[in-house]
Amino acid sequence: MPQHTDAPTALKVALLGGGTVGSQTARILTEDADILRDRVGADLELTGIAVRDTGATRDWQADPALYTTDAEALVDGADVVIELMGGIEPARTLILRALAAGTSVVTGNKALLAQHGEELYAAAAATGAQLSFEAAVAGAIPILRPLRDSLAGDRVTRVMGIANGTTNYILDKMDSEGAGFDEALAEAQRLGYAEADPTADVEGHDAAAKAAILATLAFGAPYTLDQVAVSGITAITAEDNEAAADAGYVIKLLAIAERARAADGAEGAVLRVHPTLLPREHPLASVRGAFNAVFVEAENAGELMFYGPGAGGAPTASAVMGDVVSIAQRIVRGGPARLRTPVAELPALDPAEAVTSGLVVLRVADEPGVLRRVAGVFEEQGVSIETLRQVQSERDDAPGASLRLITHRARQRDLDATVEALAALDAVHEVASVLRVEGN
Ligand SMILES: NC(=O)C1=CN([C@@H]2O[C@H](COP(=O)(O)OP(=O)(O)OC[C@H]3O[C@@H](n4cnc5c(N)ncnc54)[C@H](O)[C@@H]3O)[C@@H](O)[C@H]2O)C=CC1
Ligand SMILES: N[C@@H](CC=O)C(=O)O
Ligand code: NA
Repeated sequence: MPQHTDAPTALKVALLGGGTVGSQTARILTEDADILRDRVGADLELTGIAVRDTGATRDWQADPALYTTDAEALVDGADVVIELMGGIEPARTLILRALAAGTSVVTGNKALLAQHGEELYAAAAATGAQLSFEAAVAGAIPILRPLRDSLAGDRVTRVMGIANGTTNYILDKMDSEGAGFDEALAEAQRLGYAEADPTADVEGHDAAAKAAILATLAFGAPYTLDQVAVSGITAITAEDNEAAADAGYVIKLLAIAERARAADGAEGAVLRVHPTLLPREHPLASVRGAFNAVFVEAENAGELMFYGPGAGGAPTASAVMGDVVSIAQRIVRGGPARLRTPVAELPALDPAEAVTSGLVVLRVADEPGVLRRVAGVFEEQGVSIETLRQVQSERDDAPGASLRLITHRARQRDLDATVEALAALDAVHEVASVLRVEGN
């Protein structure tokens, strides 16, 4: 594409946030300035880094004169704004301020996009500014652009991914090294994978925000965090891991967005995040540490898998810089912003419409007739059992047995009703776990 005759020779880049990802973004802008100039056709000039504390120690230290607490002034003077502060405010107001002025924005803030995406997309569309957020989902992995652009001629039916590095790191450490939950989480925080408040990671909310963003790009309607059914990994026990391994599965926290049909025939999208049993040979089962992988099913393409580092400063900064270069090239070389407008509205369905298999672990009395009564409940609810294993308790304080049942695929509401009816049986002392199974 030819360069404008009045093309700028330098673009002012404002960086909001100088933490794990912001520091690495500042490093790339500084150390790779020559390469970036070649690719863009103009200098990318880092004009400042907005932070809370200008004197804090950082992973990578920029020129001390660049740090400021005046984020608004930085935004007002910029050609491109990079938001890596996290949280809802002041990130939302600052991004809206930039977009209203026609300034394009790059952000990695999935929490904000999943709650206020519609407002932000509209603000960008109103002035023709671009809002890019490849870093917000699955770190360095290019997944949003493929969904939005490469698959624009296909019909995506399902997106299923390991989309949170922290929880995958924790589950992997617990499964392969027998590490404790707290120890594994502390290590994930030290390595820069976790959110400022890691509750968002371990309770599944970060993955849920990503599920909403993935669905928005895959299905063309703006989904929000509150439409995602969420459960995190804090309740996973050593016995769950043992039961899963025993049956040939591993437990992974999956974010799933799929086209589905409700019992009444209505078509929509079901969005959910939960710990999931995956057969050991499933491609997602071998994703280790803080790596992420997103499995996409499309009508014509078939099955695609995108794999790579899902969290951490440098990998995420790579995705940020990809968006920055692309925006900067467009400013320098001209050409319209390519915006994909939603095509067909696919309403969010009640997540109870999801169809999955389940692992149910029951603590039961070790007496005749228990199996028959348990099986009777499954039959009454129309949920069929695929495998059943009985394990004797070795604990004197909790005598009896555990029943580990894996069901055939059934509607979530029927699985829920089954579990409720099982809990009401006298012979069932406790419903110890209920986990979903995918890919079997
Ligand atoms: N760490 C990771 O692996 C990934 C993070 N992200 C997202 O990137 C964003 C940044 O994450 P991290 O770099 O890990 O966070 P961080 O907590 O390490 O850094 C946040 C930075 O923003 C600044 N900041 C926060 N609130 C501010 C305010 N009110 N005024 C001025 N400065 C403020 C802080 O001083 C700090 O420099 C978040 O939205 C996060 O969800 C996305 C993908 C991966
Ligand atoms: N906390 C997130 C960071 C990347 O999005 C994660 O662990 O995946
Ligand atoms: Na990405």
